[in-house]
Amino acid sequence: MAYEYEADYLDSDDFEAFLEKTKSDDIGSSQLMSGVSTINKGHRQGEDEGDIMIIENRAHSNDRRSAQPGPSKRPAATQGTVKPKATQVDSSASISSSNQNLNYLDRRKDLQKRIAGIESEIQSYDEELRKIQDVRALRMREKGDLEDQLEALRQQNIFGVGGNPQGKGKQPLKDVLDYGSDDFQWVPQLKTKLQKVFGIQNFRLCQQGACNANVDGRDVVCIMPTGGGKSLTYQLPALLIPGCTIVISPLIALIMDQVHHLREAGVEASMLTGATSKDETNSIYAQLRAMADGEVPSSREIKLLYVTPERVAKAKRFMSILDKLYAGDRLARFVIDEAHCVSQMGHSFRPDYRSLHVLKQMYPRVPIMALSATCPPRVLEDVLKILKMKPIVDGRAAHMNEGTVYFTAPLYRKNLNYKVLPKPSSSAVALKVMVEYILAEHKDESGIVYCLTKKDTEEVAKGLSENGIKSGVYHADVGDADKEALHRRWRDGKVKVVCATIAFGLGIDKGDVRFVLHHSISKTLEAYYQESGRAGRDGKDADCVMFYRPQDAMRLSSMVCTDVDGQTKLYNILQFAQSITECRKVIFAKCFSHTSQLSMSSWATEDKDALTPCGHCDNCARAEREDSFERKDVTVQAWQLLKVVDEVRRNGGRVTMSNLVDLARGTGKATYDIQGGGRRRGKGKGKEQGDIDVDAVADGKVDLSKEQTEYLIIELLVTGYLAEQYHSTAYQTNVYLKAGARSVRLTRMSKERLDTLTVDRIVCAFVKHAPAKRARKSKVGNEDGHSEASTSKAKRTRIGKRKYLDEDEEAEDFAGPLMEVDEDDSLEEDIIPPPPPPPKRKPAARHSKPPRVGRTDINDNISEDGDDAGWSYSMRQPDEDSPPAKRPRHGAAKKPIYVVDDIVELSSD
Ligand SMILES: Nc1ncnc2c1ncn2[C@@H]1O[C@H](COP(=O)(O)OP(=O)(O)OP(=O)(O)O)[C@@H](O)[C@H]1O
Repeated sequence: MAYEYEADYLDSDDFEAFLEKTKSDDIGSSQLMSGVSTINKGHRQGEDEGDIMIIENRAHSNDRRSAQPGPSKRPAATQGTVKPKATQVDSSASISSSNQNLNYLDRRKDLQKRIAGIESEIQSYDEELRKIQDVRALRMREKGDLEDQLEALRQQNIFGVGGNPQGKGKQPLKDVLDYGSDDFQWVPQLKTKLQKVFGIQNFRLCQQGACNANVDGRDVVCIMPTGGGKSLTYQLPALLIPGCTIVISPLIALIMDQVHHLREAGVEASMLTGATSKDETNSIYAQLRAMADGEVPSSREIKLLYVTPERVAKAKRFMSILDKLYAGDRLARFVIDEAHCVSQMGHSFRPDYRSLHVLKQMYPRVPIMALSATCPPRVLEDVLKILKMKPIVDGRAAHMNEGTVYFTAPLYRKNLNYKVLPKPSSSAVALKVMVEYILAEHKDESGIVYCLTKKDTEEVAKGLSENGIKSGVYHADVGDADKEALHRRWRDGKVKVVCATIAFGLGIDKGDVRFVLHHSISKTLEAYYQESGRAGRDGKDADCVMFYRPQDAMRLSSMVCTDVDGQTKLYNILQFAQSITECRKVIFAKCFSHTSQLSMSSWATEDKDALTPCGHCDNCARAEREDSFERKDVTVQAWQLLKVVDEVRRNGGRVTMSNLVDLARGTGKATYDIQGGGRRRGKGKGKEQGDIDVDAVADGKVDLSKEQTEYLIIELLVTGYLAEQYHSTAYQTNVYLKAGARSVRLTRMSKERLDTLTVDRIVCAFVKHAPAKRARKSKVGNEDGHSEASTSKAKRTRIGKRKYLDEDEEAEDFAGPLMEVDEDDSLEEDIIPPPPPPPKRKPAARHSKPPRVGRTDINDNISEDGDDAGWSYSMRQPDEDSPPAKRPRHGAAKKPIYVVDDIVELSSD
């Protein structure tokens, strides 16, 4: 008997066994030692006995090999799960010391015996493999037959061809399916339910295709714009398919909203979230168990069950009910809303979404539908991979059985009118402008005002409420109950405007949102698209207005400076905000095709390609009037700004945007910070202020207004002439400006030589100075007291832009609101927006009470709605008895004293 010992691959158990064996076979360590001594002896004897010499040499080399450190020499088969049947000693084992006592013939016999044993073992494996292969081939044939039958069944039921389910029809079979067609037998049923349950007359975009593919049990991906109507694509088919559709959605607010709507429509819908009470949870589980056991008639089944991804990832109880439903054939479909969250490459990755890969693994028969508004190709690819879904096939020409059926709808929404308005630097005036805008354009209509900070939301909501626009606050610190209450009241029309941070909106479904205002620009153009897309979900016209001032860019820059691509994305939205000539749709299309690799065609419609202007955004309207803006060469002004930046750097200082504007324009007390160094360092160590002689440094002051200079600075920033540098303190990050990579192209020249410059000229588009004109007449409501949504259409053709300012505003700092003026509007109209109707009364005449604008104190006389308990104060509306608001002076109303034409757009070639 041979014993092998290779220290580097026997594990401790093997080693124990080995010792046991040596004991039982009575060859303990003494015998092993004697083996060694034999070797030694043999070595000596080898001089006369060749045979023994061979053994000695082999043993010796083996000993050396055994002693070598390194990877295990255990045969592969013993390392994996498959183990050889034979328990004999490993065939690759080396010669043991005890073996060395055997002579050549014995050893040969021993090896031959072992080889024969392994050969017979291999033969038995071959035999088993042959049997398995036979069974596999049989099952493959059966599968093929069943697939043929399935295809024939589809052909028969979908197209009325194919003859019989065995596929022996007389008519030719179709190869592909157009899910968007009416060919499917269930289409009449779908359309009936569409109208009866959802009150919707016609399908939109690719809804019918997605519904058909769902009923047909296919895996589906549907990319539709925000508000495009994605929910219907799974809610409607769920009513036709037996069993329960599980919807995985990221936000409790969204889930509540959906369940509420469905229940209102009489659909059996439930949710299992952290907000579901224990009793309700137990009752839902009991219902699901009964469904799984086949004890619930189809009409009383839970048709849609909403859960958060965390539940799929973490709740054992939930997973075990899924198992039961699956076993009982009651799992109809998984729907993954906001599916881009699955991918780390997506813009709002959620770690718990990753765990959704278990769905296909554990429930392979259950189809999956993935929904998203923005899912660029590489994100989509990642999502499919993670969810273990097959590659996509076009929903209009889909293979019968293979692939994930893909639908996409244009991202461009014709009913949204985009517009950027200048935002006054004073927050009180900015608020006033918004109040005026809402009262003039959207009085009594529902809207959202997106703000950058929680504080902003509260101030804006208070300001709006004080002016008769009933508003609520929604941000991360508002409690769940308050959020829900606000949402409910807003949906019911009791609250008109929600002032919110980005915490509000993911999937918020209110159809008649007529306007979305941005109090500050968003951090990215993608985010702006999403947020503004919450307007006009009912398909009627709605306005998306961004209030922009360049200073906000600096504020945002400090917030995104640590984000991946934060700065690049911010520059994209700045370009959007600064542009006054290019169609907003075209900017979206170009930007998205670049940043998200979304194909340009996503912005095309049946009648217009992506690069054809929409014809109804502010820039398209402006383009119709050649005299509404002018182009100006500002190469010299850009050179001056860059010279100032250079000089500040030479002095060891740093400039903020507003420093730079003041220094370059030579206004007031223009200074910059010198921090702990530089030629102008003072005696102490702390901060010192520096100034410059702008005539000496930049050959004079920049002859642009403050607003124009700020716009020009942003243009220089996004085009690389300027760059940002950040300085973080314990409390904040400050943003300073420095020379950018392109700066030297200009600054290396003298001012005189700039005239000879043929390349790199910098040209800005300025909104032309318009003669002062009074604000347009307020919109007159219809009999319901509501203005018609269709008025927005009329607005598309209005092109006059006017700006006004109260007398008491500091002229230089104010970029007045661009008020649209109907050409036939009376110039004599009072510019003061009409007052709000007194609350809890019949609407009063619009000019009876002027609004209070820009106040930031809480008015003690503001009453609280009975239902509002626990709400943010800004949910309050003005009390009838509250003191009348201060009416602006007559003169201010009559005489607009300041007009600014300070929007610039830069191009450099
Ligand atoms: N075919 C239709 N005709 C009219 N209205 C529709 C139609 N389909 C959906 N809607 C309405 O459009 C609104 C938006 O639908 P939905 O909530 O499904 O959008 P969404 O694509 O899920 O948007 P988001 O990405 O923001 O969640 C809803 O009020 C819905 O009732």
